[in-house]
Amino acid sequence: MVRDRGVAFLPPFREAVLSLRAHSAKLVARPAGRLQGRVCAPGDKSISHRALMFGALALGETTVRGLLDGEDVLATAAALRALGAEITHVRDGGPLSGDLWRIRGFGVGGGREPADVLELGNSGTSARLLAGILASHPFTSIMTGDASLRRRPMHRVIEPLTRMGGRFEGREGGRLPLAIVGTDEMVPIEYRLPVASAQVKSAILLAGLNTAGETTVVEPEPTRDHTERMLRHFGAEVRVVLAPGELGDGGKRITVVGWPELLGRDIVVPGDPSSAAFAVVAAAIRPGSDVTIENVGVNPLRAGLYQTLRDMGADIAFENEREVGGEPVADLHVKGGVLKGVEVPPERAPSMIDEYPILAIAAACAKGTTRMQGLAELRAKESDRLASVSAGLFANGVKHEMGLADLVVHGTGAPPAGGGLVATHLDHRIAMSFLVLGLAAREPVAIDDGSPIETSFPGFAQLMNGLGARIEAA
Ligand SMILES: O=C(O)C1=C[C@@H](OP(=O)(O)O)[C@@H](O)[C@H](O)C1
Ligand SMILES: C=C(OP(=O)(O)O)C(=O)O
Repeated sequence: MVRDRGVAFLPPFREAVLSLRAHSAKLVARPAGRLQGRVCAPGDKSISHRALMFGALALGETTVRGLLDGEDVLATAAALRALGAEITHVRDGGPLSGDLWRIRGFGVGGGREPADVLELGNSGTSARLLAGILASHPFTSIMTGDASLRRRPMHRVIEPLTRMGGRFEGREGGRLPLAIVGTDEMVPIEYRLPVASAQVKSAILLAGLNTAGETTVVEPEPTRDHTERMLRHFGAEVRVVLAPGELGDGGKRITVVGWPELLGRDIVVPGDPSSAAFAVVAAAIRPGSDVTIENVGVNPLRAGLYQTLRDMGADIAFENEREVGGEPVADLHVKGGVLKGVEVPPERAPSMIDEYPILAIAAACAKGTTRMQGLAELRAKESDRLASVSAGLFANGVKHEMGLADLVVHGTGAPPAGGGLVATHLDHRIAMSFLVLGLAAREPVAIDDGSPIETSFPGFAQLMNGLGARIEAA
């Protein structure tokens, strides 16, 4: 399959695109023995987007170390440059946490009209969060993206941002390309999230920054709270009230006070638990493996997969627990063994929403049945992840059933057959998940297109091969 990347002609992407062209897109993972070693997870994608955005909305200089150097985050950087932020990447290979990034912000409400269409590649987080920034600036802008992003629903941010005063003109269902006619006279709202989505919550809070008064998001189910944590770090007043009676367990009211003076800060981005998940599952399903992934964010609102893997009997220790940049971090020490099937509680979904594809691989290698429910949101990701996972499992001889919002995988405890070719549909998590299956299956597993991996995990194959995997161009 040839990717419609939609990014090739834009200078900020040239480097990433050229590096992709160096590889054949089709990859294969061959059965591997036990995995061993110590590696570092790449920077957290969610936190990296936010570090750039808040740095752009702050006055003065923000420095960031540990930023994810993946295409999605580069798309955010390019869009913020187009709005007037100065963002520079100093390739000094900092000893502890990677290169330095410097951001000179334009301040809340201080962005300028972009001269061209904002090209956001494959990145839903860029599109949803930037919608909040753009709608609260008094100019017109247009966002577009690759074929995957152009299919994804934007109505979820358009609806609340329209209530605040923004205007939007998109394709059917509010899909990209999307024109945004913004205003600096937004009205504050109180908005109850109809879907558990940190992107929608963040878009509203970002718009609330350039809005007089108090903007409140009511969140019935807790979702990742990086926006709230980082907004406070930059000096905004953010109030979070737990409201269990009104909203069910974990419900919250989150209020941001408009027109704060955000000031440049120093940020260290921890490793991404959603990326670490691939190495963790690969080690957990290869008996005899002993792998440590250093510096992984273990914010409880992101750590649902690790709880689930432990329920399945995985031996995962959180070592050297500490705080990095206001987020809890640990080194994950994983020993391989035989997992067992479990029921995954549906209320755990928001804390592991991006991890279901790799959990399905763990389930395929486990002994017994794993039931995953409450997965409707998986259909709105880079691909319809329920359908992509089901097709991939089918191609590799794994018995399973898919419902509208659930997936039941029957593992036998023996290695799955493998031998399939998996369609990745521009979805990095599908690509990486099925490569992990190939390490544990009887026959190699191929994927049609490895290039989407660059969106969130540059260097994935090298890192996994360093642990003993056998991933190569097909
Ligand atoms: O806020 C974020 O950074 C993200 C939130 C989640 O999306 P939703 O808000 O759509 O659940 C997640 O799937 C995505 O990878 C990143
Ligand atoms: C859903 C994801 O990202 P985004 O929504 O930013 O495209 C993901 O990384 O799995």
